[in-house]
Amino acid sequence: MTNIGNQIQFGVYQTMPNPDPNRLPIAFEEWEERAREVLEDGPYYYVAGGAGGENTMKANLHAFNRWKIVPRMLRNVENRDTSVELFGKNYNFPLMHAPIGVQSIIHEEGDLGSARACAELGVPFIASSASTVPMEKIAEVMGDAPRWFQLYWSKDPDIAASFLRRAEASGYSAIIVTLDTPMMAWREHDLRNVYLPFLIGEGVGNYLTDPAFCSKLEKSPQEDPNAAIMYWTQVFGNASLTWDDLAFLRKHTKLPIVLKGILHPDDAKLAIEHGVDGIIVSNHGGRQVDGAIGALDALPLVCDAVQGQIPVLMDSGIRRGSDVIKALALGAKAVLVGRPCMYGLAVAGEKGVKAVLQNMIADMDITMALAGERSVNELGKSILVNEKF
Ligand SMILES: Cc1cc2nc3c(=O)[nH]c(=O)nc-3n(C[C@H](O)[C@H](O)[C@H](O)COP(=O)(O)O)c2cc1C
Ligand SMILES: O=C(O)C(=O)c1ccccc1
Repeated sequence: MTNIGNQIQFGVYQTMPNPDPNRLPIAFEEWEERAREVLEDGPYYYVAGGAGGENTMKANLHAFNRWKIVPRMLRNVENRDTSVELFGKNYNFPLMHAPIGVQSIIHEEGDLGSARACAELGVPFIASSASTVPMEKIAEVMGDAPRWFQLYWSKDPDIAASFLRRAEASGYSAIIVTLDTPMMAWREHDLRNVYLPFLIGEGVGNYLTDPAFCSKLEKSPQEDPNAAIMYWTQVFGNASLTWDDLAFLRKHTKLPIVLKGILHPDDAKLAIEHGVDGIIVSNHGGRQVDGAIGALDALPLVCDAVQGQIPVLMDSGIRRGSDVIKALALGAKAVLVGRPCMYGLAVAGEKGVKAVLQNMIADMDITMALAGERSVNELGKSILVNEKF
């Protein structure tokens, strides 16, 4: 067991009295501010914005604020354990890189920069269906490092099956099926900025290289890129799916299937009935249903329904170490980090993503210790109280 938090913290102080004048930000707020400076309006608001009036985006952060940690003392926290087991594999930290599409709009290193940063840290990278470079290229730069694939379940079953086949063949070890985005939400910033990255060829790398997708086109994507993108807009999502359709996924992959975007306890029960391997409590960072429940508010209700039968992960609002601790204490086995990684990518590419994740891990480890806890697997509600407003 290594106490990673203290190592990273001392690593910073050891640069005294001559700290690097170009050192990267530490606080989430400063990363976001710096990202705002380097990005144009279109890409910045695509990342930072949410659906409608952004009430759910606010609810996500508010929910974290309402829960308060009540630290315990004199509990020997000298040696700590941050590792978790998920779907039969061990991971060093209860943290994953959330699936994020169109990373090429944020930095030229795009998906590959993020994937490399994750590989260096052993943080699983969840490659989005909407990556700009194909999943095989991402796999190539990651070597043996852990990676999962996020499926946008296409209207065309041949494309969905082909994506599953390709993910399995290129070493992804779980399939994250995102259920909350069969279509893009009403996003007011993007409408005002008239900004939709796919229409300029970003985020369609998996599709344009896919044999099933290309077989449906009259001309190849090289010959007629516009027709290929127009076809993408028709087949990207599938609003007609029902619970019974999950059998299709089970038939086409041996990998663990994890449903992302669960908020209702009854849906968590349906997920278990349909034999999935895990769920992710998420409202997509407030980017889909404006007015939806804050993800952290949904988490304990979902965990009550699941009763430990399958692992529950969560995302939407994780900004610093104490957020990770709160989510784990409320029943999440691990969390996904979304926008913070994107601000790191915007500011400093691979180095930025690595710094954001490393700092969050350090902050999490130190906060756990100071709360009187030794293992991420032993966190529970006994160290939390909820402020009622
Ligand atoms: C720019 C952007 C693109 C995203 N693209 C995807 C995607 O392709 N697939 C997916 O499942 N979720 C996607 N998400 C949602 C994230 O996986 C995650 O649920 C969300 O970022 C969590 O909220 P937070 O970033 O506020 O913590 C995206 C989020 C952002 C900000
Ligand atoms: O923008 C998003 O939130 C998202 O999930 C998405 C959907 C399709 C392509 C790229 C990103």
